[in-house]
Amino acid sequence: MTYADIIVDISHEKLDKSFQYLVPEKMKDEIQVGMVVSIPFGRGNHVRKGYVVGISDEPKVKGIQLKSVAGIENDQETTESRLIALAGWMKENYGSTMIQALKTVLPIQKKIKAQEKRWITLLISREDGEKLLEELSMTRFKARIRLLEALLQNENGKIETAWASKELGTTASVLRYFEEQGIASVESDEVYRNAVADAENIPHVAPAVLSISQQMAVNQILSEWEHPDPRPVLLHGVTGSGKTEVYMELIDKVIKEGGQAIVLIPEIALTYQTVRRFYGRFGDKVSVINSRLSLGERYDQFKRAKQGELQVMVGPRSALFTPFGRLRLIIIDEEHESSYKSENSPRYHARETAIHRAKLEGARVILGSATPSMEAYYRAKEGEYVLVKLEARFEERPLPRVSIIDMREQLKKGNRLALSLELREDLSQCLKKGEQAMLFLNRRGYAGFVSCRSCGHVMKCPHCDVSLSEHNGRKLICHYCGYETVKPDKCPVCSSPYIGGFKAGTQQIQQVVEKEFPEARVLRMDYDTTRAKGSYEKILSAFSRHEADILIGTQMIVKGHDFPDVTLVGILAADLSLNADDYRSGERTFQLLTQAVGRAGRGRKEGHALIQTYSPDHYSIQTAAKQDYEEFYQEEMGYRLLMDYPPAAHMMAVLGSSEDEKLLETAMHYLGLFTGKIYAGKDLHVIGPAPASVGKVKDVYRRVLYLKHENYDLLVRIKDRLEEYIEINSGFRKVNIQFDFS
Ligand SMILES: Nc1ncnc2c1ncn2[C@@H]1O[C@H](COP(=O)(O)OP(=O)(O)OP(=O)(O)O)[C@@H](O)[C@H]1O
Ligand SMILES: [Zn+2]
Ligand SMILES: [Zn+2]
Repeated sequence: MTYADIIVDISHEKLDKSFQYLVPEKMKDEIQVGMVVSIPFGRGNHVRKGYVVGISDEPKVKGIQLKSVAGIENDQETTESRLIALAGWMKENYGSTMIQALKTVLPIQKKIKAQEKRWITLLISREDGEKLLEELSMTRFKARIRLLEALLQNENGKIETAWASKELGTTASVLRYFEEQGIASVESDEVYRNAVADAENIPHVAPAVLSISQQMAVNQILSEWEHPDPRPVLLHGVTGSGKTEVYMELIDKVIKEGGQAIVLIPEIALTYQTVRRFYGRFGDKVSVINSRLSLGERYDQFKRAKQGELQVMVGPRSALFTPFGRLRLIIIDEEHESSYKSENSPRYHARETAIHRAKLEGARVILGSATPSMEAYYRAKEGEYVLVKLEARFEERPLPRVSIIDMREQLKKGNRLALSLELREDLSQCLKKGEQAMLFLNRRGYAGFVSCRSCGHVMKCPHCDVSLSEHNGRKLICHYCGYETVKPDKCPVCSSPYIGGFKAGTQQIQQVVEKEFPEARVLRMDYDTTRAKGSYEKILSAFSRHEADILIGTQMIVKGHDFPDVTLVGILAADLSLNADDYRSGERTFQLLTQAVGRAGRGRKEGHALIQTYSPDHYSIQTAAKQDYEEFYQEEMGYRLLMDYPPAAHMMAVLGSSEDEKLLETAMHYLGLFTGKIYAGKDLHVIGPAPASVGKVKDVYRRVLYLKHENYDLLVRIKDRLEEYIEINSGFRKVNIQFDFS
C-alpha cells in the first residue's frame, strides 16, 4: 500500500496539519512529492486541492479507514509546490508547525501580494498594423482582431492586459501569438531595483584561466555530475586556493545549459566582495538578497528569479529558498559557518536542507570551505559526499608563517597589555614597510567562563568536558548536565588568586594601538561601527584601497576577505572561543584561527600571523598554527567519539521556555521521564534537563534536555511522540517547547 501526506490549504493556520490519504494502485507510480492532487475533504467530501508533502509505505495510525486521492492534477508540479514539499520535509525533520515551515520557505508570498500591471504595447507601425488588420479580418481569429483593433485605436498603442482579458477576451495564447510575431510586447511596468550595490561601477571581468589544480577540481566535480544521482561535493581548499574561481566556472556551465544557481554566503560582511566578483563575471544575471534590503527589494529579487530574469542568486541562508524554476546548482561557501543553522523554528541547517531541495529539483550541491565542519568532513570520509581538494594557494603562494605567543609569559615579563611585546614589534615592522595589518579580537562564544591568568587553567564540567559558566558571580554551572559548584577564589591548580572572568573589547584594543602607534591610520569594524546601512562596505572598501594601515575587528573581519597588502595578522584572546560552554568550541576555535591566519600574505608578499593565547598546547591552537586540518580532525573526532557528540552520534535538544520557573522545571522533568518510557534502550543517552546557556531572557526561563543516539530517525520518532505528549498534557499549556537537531 502507498500512502500520501497531503496539506490541504496553505493559507489557513487552522489546517496546520498534513492528512494521510490512500494512493490508488493506478496512481502509485506517478504520484510524487510536490504534486498537486485533488482529494475528498471534510464531512461533505468536497473535492479540494492539496499538495503532496510526503509518501510512505506505512500508515501513520493503524486501524483507521483512510480516504483515497481522487486525482493528480497534471502539469501542476510547480516551483512553489516543490518548495511546499520542502517545507513538509523540514517540518518532519526539524520539528515545527507546518505554518512555521511554510513561512520559512515562502516568506514573501505570504507577506506581500503584488498588484502588478502588465501592458501590451504595439511594436509595428500603424500602417503595418492596418494592413495586418485587413489580412486578419479574412480569418476566423476574432480575438486577435479585437486586440489589434484596440491597440490601433489607443493613442499610445498601449493597453493593460487585465482590461484586454476582461473586455476583449484576450487569452494567453493570443498574447503569445502577438509576441511571437513581433506585433506587440507584453511587459510589466514595475522597474525592478537592482539589488547589487553600485552595480554600474563594477567592471566586467573576463573568466580567469584556471590553474591546473583548479581545473582538476572542476573535472572531478563534473565527472561526479555525470552520475544519475550525483553526491554532494565537499570542496576542501586551503585559504586563498581560489575556490571562488572553481564555483564561477561551474556556475558558467550551469547557466550555459539553461540552469540556475544559488550561492549561499555566510554574512553581510562578505557580500561586498563576493557579489562584486560574481557581478563582474556574470553581470545582471546575478542578484543578491540580504537582510539589509527592504521587504520590497527582496520581493523584487525573488520575483525576478521566478520569472527567469536571473540566473544566479547570492545571499545568506534564506536565499536557499529562491524560487528558481530550473535550479541546477546550490553552492554553500564557508560551509562550516554557524549562521547556516536557523535560530528559529524550524531550526533547519542550510546544508541538509540544500541537499534535500537539490534532490527535489534535480540540482547538485557544492559545499566549500578551508575548514570544513566536522559533520561535512565526516560525511565525506564515509563516502556520502565526494571530497575534492585544493591543497595549495593560487600560484603556489606560501601559507603564512605562524607564531604562538604564550600570554602567561607576558604576565611574568610585566606586560599587562592585550598586545604582546612580539606583536607590537611586528606591527611596527609592518607599518615601516608600508604594509597592512589586521588585528582580530576573538569574541565568539564568550559566555562567562572562569580561568586562571597565571597558569591558564579553565574550570570545566567533570562529566561533559565543556567549560562551566559563571552565574551571579558565585556559582559555576554546566549547561549540558546541570552540574553546579562554588566559584573558587584561588586556582585549584596553582593557587594563584588571578582566577576570574575574561574581559576585553575592540574599543580598548583600538585605544592601545593608537597610543602605541600614533602615526598609523586605524579602522575598527565591530557591531558598534557597522550598524548604519552601507557601513560594512565603507570600512572594507577603505581598507582595500589602503586608506588605513590597521583594521581592528571581531570575527566579522576574518572570513573570506581578500586584501593583497595584508602581511600581518594578530589574533588576540584566542582562548575566548576555546572556552565557550559548547562541545563545538574546539572546532570553532580551529576554524576562526585558521581563517584569520589565512588573511595574511594572499598577495605577492609573504604573510605572518601571531596567535596570543593562554593555552598554547591545546590541539585546536597547535593545528591551526600549522594549518593542518587533517590532524585537527583526527584529534577532534577522538573527543567526539569518546563523549558521543555529533557527528559521532546525533543529538536532539529539547528546549523549553516559560515565564513560570517551577512549571517549566516540572514539565521538563516529565519530558525526561516520558522519554525513558518511550525508548528504554541503553544506547539512548538522556542528559539533563539543565538551565540553558542563556538561562533567562526577558523574564522567560529556559531549560534544555539533550538526547543522544546514533540513529537520527529514532530521534525524529521520539520527537513525534514528545509532540503528541505535549499536545495532550495540560501542564504544557504555558510552556513552549522547541526541538533542535545537531
Ligand atoms: N585562476 C586564477 N587566476 C587568477 N587569479 C586567481 C585564480 N585563482 C585564484 N586567484 C586569486 O587568488 C586569490 C584567492 O582566491 P579566492 O578568494 O577565490 O580563494 P578562496 O579559496 O575563496 O579563499 P578563502 O577560503 O580564504 O576565502 C584571489 O585574489 C583570486 O582572485
Ligand atoms: Zn592557575
Ligand atoms: Zn556537565
